[in-house]
Amino acid sequence: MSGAGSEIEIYKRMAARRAADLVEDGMTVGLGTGSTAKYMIERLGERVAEGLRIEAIPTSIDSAEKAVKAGIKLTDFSKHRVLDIAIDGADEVQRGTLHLVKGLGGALLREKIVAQSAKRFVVIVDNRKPVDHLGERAPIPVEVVFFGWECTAERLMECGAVVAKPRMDSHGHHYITDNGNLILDCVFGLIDDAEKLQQRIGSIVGVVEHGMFLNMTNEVFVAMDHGVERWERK
Ligand SMILES: O=C(CO)[C@H](O)[C@H](O)COP(=O)(O)O
Repeated sequence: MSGAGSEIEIYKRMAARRAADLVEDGMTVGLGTGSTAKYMIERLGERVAEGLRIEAIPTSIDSAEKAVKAGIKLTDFSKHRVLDIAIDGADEVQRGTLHLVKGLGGALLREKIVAQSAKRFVVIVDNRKPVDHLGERAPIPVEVVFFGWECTAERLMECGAVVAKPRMDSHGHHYITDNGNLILDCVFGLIDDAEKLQQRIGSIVGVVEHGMFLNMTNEVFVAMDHGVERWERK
């Protein structure tokens, strides 16, 4: 199967709808980015059409457009410093810790700002995303400023990356984030000490943010063949 009816798409939709149904009247909601978050935005749009009143902060221009199309009222951090809930997808979820890798969709910086501003950060994934070690199925995306990116890539290699290459778009140009920066997709192999790695990456001049989300997730909805499991951080 392929397209919207494929098994994976059904799983994404199942997880997304479960999380969207946590949202209550009057809440401010962080809207994630990606093909799973899309279903959450759709479901919230259905609920808004039924009378749910919410205000939302999107994590990307793409999600803002989807939210407006779905009839969801947008707001911003000038009006709300704290969100009641944020719901987002992920590229990896580490079993037990619920540490994440995010950013294959390019929105990691805004996603992290929104996640850290939320009282409750809920992650929605299909059964391909759980891992034992970060770095198992995805590179670590690192958002960097354009100036001197070649030097920043070398510093990332000194931190243990075996690959630190700029993401390209479908036209063969550098992929540019909504914030006007580049993404370096970094392969570190299986990551044993994510806390230490995050400290080292965070200290590199030129790095804006990285895609490891450590100690941020409150719960995860994982869709699989027997239904949707709800995991809480231990
Ligand atoms: O971090 C992200 C975007 O920056 C996405 O949440 C992540 O890439 C998962 O996307 P998808 O649900 O399409 O697999």
